[in-house]
Amino acid sequence: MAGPAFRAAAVRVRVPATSANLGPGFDAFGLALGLYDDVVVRVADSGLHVDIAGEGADTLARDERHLVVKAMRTTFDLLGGQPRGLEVVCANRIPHGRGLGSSSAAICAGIMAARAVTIGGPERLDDAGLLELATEIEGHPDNVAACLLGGFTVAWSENGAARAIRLDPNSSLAPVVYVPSVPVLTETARGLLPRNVPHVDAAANAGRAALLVEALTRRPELLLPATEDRIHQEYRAPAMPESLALVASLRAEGVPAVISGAGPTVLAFAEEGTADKVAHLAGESWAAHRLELDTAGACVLPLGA
Ligand SMILES: Nc1ncnc2c1ncn2[C@@H]1O[C@H](COP(=O)(O)OP(=O)(O)O)[C@@H](O)[C@H]1O
Ligand SMILES: N[C@@H](CCOP(=O)(O)O)C(=O)O
Repeated sequence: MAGPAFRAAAVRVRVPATSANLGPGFDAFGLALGLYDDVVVRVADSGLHVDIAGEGADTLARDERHLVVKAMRTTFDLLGGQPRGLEVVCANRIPHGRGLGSSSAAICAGIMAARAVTIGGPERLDDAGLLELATEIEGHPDNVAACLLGGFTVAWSENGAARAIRLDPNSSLAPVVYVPSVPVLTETARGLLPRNVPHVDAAANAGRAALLVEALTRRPELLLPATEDRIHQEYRAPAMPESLALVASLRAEGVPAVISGAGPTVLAFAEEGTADKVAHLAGESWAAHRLELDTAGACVLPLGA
């Protein structure tokens, strides 16, 4: 059987950074942030050419090991066949290995680009299938859900398939991230988690996670109690003691702060008027940034954009 046909025109995909867990919502909650990677893909006559600017330009492989390329290859197989050649141009702004969802962004970008350059791609791989595929590649659904849908997302697994809903985060939220200079790979931070957690801790997290839905959407004044976690952050302390110390000191000041994703970045929730002050609460070893909320999620853009 003949494989699929491909568009000659290039496509541009823009994918947001994401902060997962948000305290008690381990592997379930995600928040899309206004910091983006752009990937431009063009089907070529032969070969693979990868161009990288920004994050990872000095370290990432420019061949089949590149995560965007790997996600594209998996997607092309699913859609019926590979193109003869590929040109991939990446403008990376999301820091790697910091807990801001760079790997999920790369995976979502690859899948969306492969779908967009394949004629009939969106009919063969719908958005639900896209979330499932991205989750399968990433291994957990929280970042990819927020990356694809934007806003605040709740993800879960149903009969083995990833599902997610998107909620509107309260517009008064002003996320501040404190990014350390040294990365911790998600795989390393997941390796520190125990197989089982005490029932009392699971129960505490269930209550806080339910409260966090209300706090993030309607009542930000509840964010301090709502962001308490007992099932992943402390277990990860050996890999990121300074991050746990910063979370504790911000919380002691009344600022809702959590480990972003698997860390080591710390995420705090400020308000419009307090964001600058909150950003200065950490020492100079942290790169503190006030970020916007992303409400649109990953999108295919006109090439000029
Ligand atoms: N834009 C990208 N292009 C290619 N590979 C990427 C990209 N972003 C992330 N990666 C890969 O994912 C790794 C980081 O993933 P991970 O440990 O899950 O951290 P993060 O919290 O940033 O997602 C990088 O070391 C790199 O191998
Ligand atoms: N739920 C995951 C989230 C990982 O997010 P990342 O941005 O660090 O990749 C986990 O806590 O392991």
